Amino acid sequence: MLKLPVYCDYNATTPCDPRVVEAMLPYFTEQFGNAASKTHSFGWIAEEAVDLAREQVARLVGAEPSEIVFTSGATESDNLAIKGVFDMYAGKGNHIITCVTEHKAVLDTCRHIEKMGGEVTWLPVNSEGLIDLSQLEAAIKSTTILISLMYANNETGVVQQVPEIGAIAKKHGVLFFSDATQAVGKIPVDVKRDGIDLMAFSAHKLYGPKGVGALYVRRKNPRVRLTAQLDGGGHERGMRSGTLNVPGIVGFGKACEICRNEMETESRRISGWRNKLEASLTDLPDVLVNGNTQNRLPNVSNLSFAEVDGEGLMLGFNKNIAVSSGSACTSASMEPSHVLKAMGISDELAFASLRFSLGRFSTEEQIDYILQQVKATVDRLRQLKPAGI
Ligand SMILES: Cc1ncc(COP(=O)(O)O)c(C=O)c1O
Ligand code: FES
Repeated sequence: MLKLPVYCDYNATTPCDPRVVEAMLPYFTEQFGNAASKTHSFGWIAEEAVDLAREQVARLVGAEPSEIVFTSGATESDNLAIKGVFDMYAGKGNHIITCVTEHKAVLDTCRHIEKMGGEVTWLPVNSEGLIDLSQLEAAIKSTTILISLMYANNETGVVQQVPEIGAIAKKHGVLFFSDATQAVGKIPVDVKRDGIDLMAFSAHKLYGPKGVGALYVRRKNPRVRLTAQLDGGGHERGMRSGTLNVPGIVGFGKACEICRNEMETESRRISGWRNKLEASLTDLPDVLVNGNTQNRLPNVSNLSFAEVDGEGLMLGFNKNIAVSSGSACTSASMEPSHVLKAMGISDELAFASLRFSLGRFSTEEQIDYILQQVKATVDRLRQLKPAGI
């Protein structure tokens, strides 16, 4: 029997993998030590667990363990990377390059930088959601200290040309920060291959717990320095003070290890179902895929249903299917998606768009159910709509 509602919003968050929960449990109770306590075994045991997790997290993204700074999630990592570079490199310049389709955690941090006297270039995207590399290179000037571009978009799944961006940044001696929250765990990410200097990601997008994330900070070629945004006991090499969330970090590490082992087969399975869902829904008249379909995460399909009221569509089946019209934190807003608008999609069509995002616990039975429900709702709504409107 199919259990309802069917979860189809894995880009908003993922359930914890039971293997992750199991790994975390002892660190809430028996092994409750503070990883910074150096004088007794409770502290040593916690520290050992954090060390292992740091290795597991680093390995998934091709980093060294000492290059991982644990944070409370990708929002904090985004803030630390951008504000930390802006403060540290003030003597070199005050110019940051980013893009209009970034996540709010980057957009709003860059707006804050503008208020603090920084200069921000907001790159546009084309109709497929990709930036223009020559436009990026042309935007670099002597005062540029940071390029901040996301790896994969949370709403459309579109993957930017990250290694090319890394090469441009290196050629001009500018640091490259990437918000890779949606990419890590879903596709192979390698900070060395990709030329990334700083990178944000989050446990709850890859079957780990909420409230824990990481910032990768390159230590060699070049050595990146950051001004801490949280001062205190000097944890995480002075970049992020605060007692470490040991159970959360242990879970994050375990989740990364599982992704590393299973990502390849998992993404093949999930993309097969995503393709089936997409092919079947785009068979309906006037259903369009948003974003480049070649460079895309394996689990996402963002679709516009022309001539259908988006809200009606969602209300039509949302009790039984958990999907969203875009990002989780803007899902309550009445504004059309800034990502779809930046791709030149009309307000009306942006309102009639849904993001389907599948994941580890999706099943073929669920896909069939989603297909049947969405098709029936679209048909019903289109019939309700008076002709010519
Ligand atoms: C691209 C991107 N960046 C940042 C975040 C924020 O992550 P967190 O919830 O860990 O703060 C998200 C989560 O939705 C995201 O998709
Ligand atoms: S925090 Fe993820 S969409 Fe907003």
